[in-house]
Amino acid sequence: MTARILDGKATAAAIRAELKQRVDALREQGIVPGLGTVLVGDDPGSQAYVAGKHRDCAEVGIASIRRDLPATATQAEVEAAVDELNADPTCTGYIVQLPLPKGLDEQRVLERIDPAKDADGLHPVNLGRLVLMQPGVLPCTPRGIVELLRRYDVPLRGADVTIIGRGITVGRALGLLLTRRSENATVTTCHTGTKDLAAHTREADIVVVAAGVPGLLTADMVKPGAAVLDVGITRTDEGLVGDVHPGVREVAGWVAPMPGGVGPMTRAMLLANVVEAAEKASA
Ligand SMILES: Nc1nc(=O)c2c([nH]1)NC[C@@H]1CN(c3ccc(C(=O)N[C@@H](CCC(=O)O)C(=O)O)cc3)C=[N+]21
Repeated sequence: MTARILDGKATAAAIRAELKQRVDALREQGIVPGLGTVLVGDDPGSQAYVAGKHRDCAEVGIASIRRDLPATATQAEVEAAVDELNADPTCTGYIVQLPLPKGLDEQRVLERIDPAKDADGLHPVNLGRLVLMQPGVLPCTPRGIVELLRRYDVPLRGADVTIIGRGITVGRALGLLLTRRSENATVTTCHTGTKDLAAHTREADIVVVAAGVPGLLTADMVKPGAAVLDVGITRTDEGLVGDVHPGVREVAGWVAPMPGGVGPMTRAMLLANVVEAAEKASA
């Protein structure tokens, strides 16, 4: 048996089509959602991601606002770009592309974002709301993972979920999201200090791998029939590789591959956050 594919690319396209209808409805009220991006430096990966986000916006009818700063930009210059987008009424939501070049204080920049315009859901106020289980903007990758599982009817309530990685944008935020009453999963978060990783992954109904270690999750670590979602992206000379070894497909019941799984869902949820911010601002 080989795993069924959790097709994030096709699912994200369907979500964009749904969002386009909501954007059209807003436009009829005279409201145009606008996504802003702050990109600092010339990392090719970051440039490609930001370009992709603006392409997505064009498809859905969201206006784009770009602030591109050189790698030499100072903390004050980056913060000035943030202040501008906070004040710009055409910008309903925006992101600061991470990571910022060395020497810039990322946390101070993120804290300066207006929480109501935080399209990434990474502002401490929105992360705090997630901790408190209050409504707020949700981080894009965890939201995309839940949406992908829902649309494929992968059971989540009561499921045992093992997450590998405790990064704020994926692992830590996902654990908080999945343990809310509305999701009701039981979560184990593994990290570099975990004694026996395989012991935790083998018990799981769902394994989410966001460690950034190519091929980390191998077939022997997966319970037959489990859902496995690959969130790892490592650039190598042979191209992009995920954290899930190809052999896992022979054991798992479901696989969200890299590419074509969680990445496109992350982008779609960014659009959803921007549309929802515009809907809230108009209500
Ligand atoms: N403020 C901020 N917000 C982010 O959401 C953010 C960020 N900074 N910094 C970098 C990471 C990374 N990230 C990805 C999103 C989509 C794909 C994606 O769509 N990947 C494609 C393949 C991409 C390719 O081919 O290059 C896929 O998996 O199919 C990948 C990576 C968002 N990030």
